[in-house]
Amino acid sequence: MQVITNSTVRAVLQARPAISHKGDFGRVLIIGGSQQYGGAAIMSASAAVYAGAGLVSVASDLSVLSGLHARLPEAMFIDYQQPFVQWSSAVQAADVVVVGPGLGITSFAVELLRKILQTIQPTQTLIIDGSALSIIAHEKLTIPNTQLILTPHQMEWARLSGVAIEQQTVATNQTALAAYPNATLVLKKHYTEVYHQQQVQQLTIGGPSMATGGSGDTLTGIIAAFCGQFGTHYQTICAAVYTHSAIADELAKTQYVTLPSQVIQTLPHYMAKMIHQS
Ligand SMILES: NC(=O)C1=CN([C@@H]2O[C@H](COP(=O)(O)OP(=O)(O)OC[C@H]3O[C@@H](n4cnc5c(N)ncnc54)[C@H](O)[C@@H]3O)[C@@H](O)[C@H]2O)[C@@H](O)CC1
Ligand SMILES: Nc1ncnc2c1ncn2[C@@H]1O[C@H](COP(=O)(O)OP(=O)(O)O)[C@@H](O)[C@H]1O
Ligand SMILES: [Mg+2]
Repeated sequence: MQVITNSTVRAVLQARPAISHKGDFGRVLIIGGSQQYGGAAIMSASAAVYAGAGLVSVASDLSVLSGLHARLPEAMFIDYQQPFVQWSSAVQAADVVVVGPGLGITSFAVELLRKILQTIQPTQTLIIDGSALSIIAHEKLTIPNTQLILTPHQMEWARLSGVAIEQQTVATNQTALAAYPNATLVLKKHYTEVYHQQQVQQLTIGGPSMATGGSGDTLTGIIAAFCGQFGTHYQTICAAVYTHSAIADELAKTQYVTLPSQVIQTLPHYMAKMIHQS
């Protein structure tokens, strides 16, 4: 299996053109968070901002607003409890939509996800994570034709694919992924694998310092920002996956656990270093 290296990151990252503006670097909408899991939306949005997305909005429960703005004033906010018609234009305006981190699996979340899946257009990038994966598996929702990225951990992939964790091999994963033609699968685990049709690449970095709530929520924001800036391609997604773990490994040289917030803070420095070294 091909190993993802930092040469993929160097090939994907680009220095910013001088003549540019925020609209050039991706409009990202994170739909997630809830009273129980507000931090997930904040971490995902923070990762997107710190990884360079031009404009980041969060659609979440109103209880998330003050914490979000205290931590991340760069992000805009939408109260997702409003009637959907009042903010569906924000879904349509996004280049990249992330749905699921911290969304929960309530009946409200199920109905919201149905509406998002009905609204998303083929040209848009849709990253489905966390609770949204579990809802899709449970409710057997159909995912529309879009630039689709699935980011399950092994248990979420077991729910979605029906393949038990101990049965998850390259062959069984590829067979199950055929149910989502054109999708890219980021199967998160120790040594995450990234699948797209017949391609599969694997991380050989990252480690147990990352085994803390919010690591995956953070990854969705990095993938969203990279796709918003560098285009939704297989290599872009591999570069985002590598960046997340490379930063954690660097921090793990002196830290027992690498907090998602610290990984997020380090993103702009790591990205500058990768650009200047290439
Ligand atoms: N601060 C926050 O707001 C947080 C919110 N979170 C959200 O909480 C919701 C539920 O997600 P969870 O993943 O906690 O719950 P799930 O019930 O979906 O899965 C977690 C369980 O899966 C099992 N598992 C097996 N293999 C695994 C693997 N390779 N990686 C991770 N787990 C594996 C573990 O037993 C674990 O307890 C999601 O929407 C998520 O985004 C979590 O990210 C935790 C932090
Ligand atoms: N032991 C480990 N080795 C390598 N990577 C890990 C390890 N534990 C967790 N990770 C990484 O951390 C992230 C966890 O994602 P996820 O389980 O969705 O977290 P959460 O939902 O809490 O944000 C994934 O990118 C996963 O690969
Ligand atoms: Mg997760």
